[in-house]
Parts: sequence; C-alpha cells; structure tokens
Amino acid sequence: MFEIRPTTYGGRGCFATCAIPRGTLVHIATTPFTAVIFRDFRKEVCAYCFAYEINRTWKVRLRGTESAGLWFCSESCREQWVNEEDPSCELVPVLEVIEQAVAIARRKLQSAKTGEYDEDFVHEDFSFESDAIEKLWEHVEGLVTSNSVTANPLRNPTLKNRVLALEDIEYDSARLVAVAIVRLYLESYNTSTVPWFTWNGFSGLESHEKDLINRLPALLESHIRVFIFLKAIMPKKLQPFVTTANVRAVLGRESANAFGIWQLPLNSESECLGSSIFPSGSYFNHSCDPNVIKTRNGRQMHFTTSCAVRDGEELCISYGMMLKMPVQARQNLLQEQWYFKCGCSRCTAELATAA
Ligand SMILES: C[S@@+](CC[C@H](N)C(=O)[O-])C[C@H]1O[C@@H](n2cnc3c(N)ncnc32)[C@H](O)[C@@H]1O
Repeated sequence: MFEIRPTTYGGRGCFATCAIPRGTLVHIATTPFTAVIFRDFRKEVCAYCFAYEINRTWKVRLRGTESAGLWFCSESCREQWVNEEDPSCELVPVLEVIEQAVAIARRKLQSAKTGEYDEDFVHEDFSFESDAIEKLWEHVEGLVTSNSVTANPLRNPTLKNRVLALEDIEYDSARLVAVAIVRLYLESYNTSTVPWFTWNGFSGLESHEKDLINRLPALLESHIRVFIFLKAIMPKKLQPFVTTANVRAVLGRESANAFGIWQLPLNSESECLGSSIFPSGSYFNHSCDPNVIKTRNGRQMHFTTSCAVRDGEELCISYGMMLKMPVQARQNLLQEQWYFKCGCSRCTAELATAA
C-alpha cells in the first residue's frame, strides 16, 4: 500500500503506491524493537500490553523471579511476553542483573548519586567542537577495555564492587539499551528474517545523537555512565556486544525515533509511561497537516489514514500536539524537541505567506 523512498526535505518517507480511502489501516507495528516502562510507573503498567490504571499495582510477576522489574496485568500477558519477547530466556537474566545492581547501588550509596545533573539544563548556543564527542567516547572505550588498568572495578568479580549509581532515568536508558543488545546477541546466531526487525534495520534509522548532546550537554556524561554501567554488569557472553558504538546507536536512535508510551485514552493530561522504538513505524515523517493517525493498541502501534490519500502522496503522522499552534511556534517546537526544521507542505506554504 506504500513504499519507503527519499523525500526532498527530510530523509526517507512513506509514499502511497495506490489511492487509499480514509480510515484504512495502512500499517501495524506489532512489537517494539526495544522499549522501557519508566521506573516510576512500571508497577502500574503491564510490561506486555502497557495497560495502566492510576494507583493500581499489577500483581502478576514472572514465574521464579520477581527481580526482573516486570509487572503484568494478567497471566495471559505474562505468557505472551515470555513467548514473544524472551522465548530463549536470555533477556530476563540481564534485566535481573540490572535490578540487582540498582538495589546494591541504592543500599551502598543511598542518596549519594554520582554526577547528579540537571537534564533540563539547555544550552541554546553551545556546540561541542567537531570531533570532541568522538574523542571522548574513544577515550572511554579505551579505559574500559584496557588491560593495563589492573584495579579496573569492571574486572572485579563481585557485582557489589562493580555497580555505578545512576539516576533513575539512566537506569531506564540502560534497560532500553540492554533489550536491544540482547536482540543483537540473539541475532548473531539466529538470523531474523524480518529486515526492519534486525539490528541493521534498527541502526539504519536516523540518529540525532549530536543534536541532542549539543542541546543537553549533560547527556553526554549520562550516556557514558549508561555504557560503563552496562559494561560492568552485563553477562560475559553479551560483553562483545556492549560497545560504545552499540550503546550510542540505541541512545541516538531513541532521540529521533522514540514513540512515547502514553496513557490511554490520549488527551492533554495523559502521562508518558515509557519509551519505545518501532523501526517499521519510524519511516512516517511528520506533517502539520497529517493524513495518518497513529494510535497505540496495547503493545502495537496502528497507522490509519485520516482522509483519502492519492496514489504517490506521502503518508505523514503528527509527532505531537502542535497542530493548532501558529507556524513559527510549531517550527520552534519541532526544532527544540525533535531537532529538525519542519519542511512539511503546510509549514512551507505558511512560511512563504509570512515572508
Ligand atoms: C522518525 S524519523 C522519520 C524517517 C526519517 N525521515 C528517515 O529517513 O529515517 C524522524 C526524522 O525524519 C525527519 N523528518 C520527519 N518529518 C520531517 C519534516 N516535516 N520536516 C523535516 N524533516 C522531517 C527528521 O530528521 C526527523 O528527525
């Protein structure tokens, strides 16, 4: 019904290959490549279907372990999660070790969080020198892989001496990265046949890492801490996949492609419960005059036409609640939050009129 090809204004986009009537379900993104329920909400959000009820803690946990940080609204959701998300039982031990590390860090360090930062501290006119970000990451990679550092805490045999205290939001990032790394590990011996659900498909998505870090420089340190944390605690067999490149790939893709997991029904009061990346749904560009509506249906993301679409027309969604704003406000918001200058037909026409 549509194909992915280059646009003239913003990378690739989805173009109708036939006339599509209004109300047509043009795509279902069935499950995220990686997702995380934010720590504050995870007892109240089903890890499978993302059902959420305020102040209601779900009671169903994984059999045999309560320490993977997963809560389910029903036994059926738990079974589906196990069968679809972790059939080879590789992910749960990783989530467990993350949670053990969090518990140890909290006991050991209590409120003494390392490197507390203000994530909202925005640098409007700041930019790292061209290769500064690369050089810093190379340095970090060198530090953690260097055998000459004999007292390297990452080589300590006990988890207790390896944990690094992170902010809650960083533990969430660590879980998001860990899920993707487990997928990459599994793919290394069991090739996926769904191209957009492979690591290559995922890492072919756009990244806004540099824009994000130039805007919020404290995030660079934060991303490095997430890498060091994962490098320290991930099981040995996954270590070859815990590289700076892979951690950066996930965190950079999140900045350009994440779908918030919003409380339903969606309205201006809805809470953002988590973050998810659906590679197959990531090729829909934004338009301030969208012709496709995205809706979350449990764990799935549905894309439905909101008007009749002509053969060859681009299929676009709206990335946020800004459609009623004047053109300059929309442009500013998209630049600040999504790091691009909106080149949709409505903005182009309104900017030309305003000029
Ligand atoms: C989720 S991706 C969409 C697919 C992307 N075009 C690609 O080739 O991977 C979001 C990115 O697409 C580009 N984009 C989406 N909508 C745009 C628009 N209206 N104007 C300019 N760029 C846009 C921006 O770079 C944005 O960060």
